[in-house]
Amino acid sequence: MNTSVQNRGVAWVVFVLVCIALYGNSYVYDSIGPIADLLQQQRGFSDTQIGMLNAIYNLPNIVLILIGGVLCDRFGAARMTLYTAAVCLAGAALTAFSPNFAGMATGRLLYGIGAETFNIATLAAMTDYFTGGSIAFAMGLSLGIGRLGSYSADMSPTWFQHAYSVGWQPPLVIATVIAATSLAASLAYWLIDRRQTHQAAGPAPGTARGFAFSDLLRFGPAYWYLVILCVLWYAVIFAFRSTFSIKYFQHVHGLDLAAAGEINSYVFFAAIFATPLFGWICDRTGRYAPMLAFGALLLPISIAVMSLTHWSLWIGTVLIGISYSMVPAVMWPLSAKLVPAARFGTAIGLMWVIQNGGVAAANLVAGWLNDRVGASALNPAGYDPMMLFFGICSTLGFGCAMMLWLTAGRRRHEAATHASLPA
Ligand SMILES: NCCCC[C@H](N)C(=O)NCC(=O)O
Repeated sequence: MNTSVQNRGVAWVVFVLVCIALYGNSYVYDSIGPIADLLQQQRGFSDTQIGMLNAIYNLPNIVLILIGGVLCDRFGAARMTLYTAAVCLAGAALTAFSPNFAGMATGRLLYGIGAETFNIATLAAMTDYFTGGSIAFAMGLSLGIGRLGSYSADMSPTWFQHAYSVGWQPPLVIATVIAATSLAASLAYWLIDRRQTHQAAGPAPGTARGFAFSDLLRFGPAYWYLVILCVLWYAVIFAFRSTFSIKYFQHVHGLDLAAAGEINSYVFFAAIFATPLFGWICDRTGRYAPMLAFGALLLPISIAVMSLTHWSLWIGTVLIGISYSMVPAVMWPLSAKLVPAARFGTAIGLMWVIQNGGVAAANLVAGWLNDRVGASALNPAGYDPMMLFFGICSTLGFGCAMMLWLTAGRRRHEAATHASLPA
């Protein structure tokens, strides 16, 4: 859909629908963490299997997300949002109603195939309907609404206490109903977009510049620092916060399921408001690299605080919450500034290919480390290797953010003769 021809009201209706769809998608993504302990108790799943249920989301996307980006260009954001939301619903239902691990894993695989391309399609929807001054705000706000979905999933043991007292399955059925809502919102968005496209006669999907492998080799060093930071930082955030943190809080810090889910949820809750706020500040000040380095630094600090001290869990939670809000708020607008606009889709696709590989590996390595040492409520020290692993990854990620910052002066100098680049 071409933005220049529609009224702001339609843009905001589309924004609300896309946000509802994003909310549901994030809820389903984070629906495994709160039932991890129940899966172990009631179905005898190992930590490796639980890690696999999230890792398998990422595995197909190590390849497919590049194709997904190309398909979004080819068929348009609205159609791809609708198609992928339908795939996600099928995956969520299969996960909830499967009698065994293989079926559940297949459901998560299907969900993963749909969800990452869905995320690119929703980003593309924002760029379709919001140009110029409001794009960063719209993107930050939509990321924030996605975090609301994650927050709701973490709060679900409190909100849907009865479902959790029955067992592992009812929470996943609730996730399936929410995925159906996401599909309904995607359908409404597609219908509106189709009408707008007919009225505006904007550029037809499929006219976008084609994908060329040589594009991948032309990104500068700053882009690659950002890619490595993206991989390491998201690997820790997703493997820890979305897979193992609730169980870790239960077993190491002695919280019950509801309290562990609640404290985890505040990270997402803070991000709902803080992500658009940090994006706004970043836009105003233009201090991308220092903000990114600061946000990246808070992650290893929070891991160290949680694993090496007896300080309140709130301290680690607040630190990780700031990191979780600040890094994405800066990373996506910064990536748009580091690569030419015509190759932005390719750049994000490539970043997410590598990110998905890193997140899958981190989930598997963390689960394997826990199983190998027999981490449990009776052996809380068994979680130490996992936390050391997360500490190392997040520290290396911070190193990349520092490299980005340290080379910012050179980029500024080069930018003086070419286009404007951020500090
Ligand atoms: N909904 C959770 C998975 C999203 C993964 C996606 N590749 C991504 O990085 N999105 C940006 C973000 O900050 O969530």
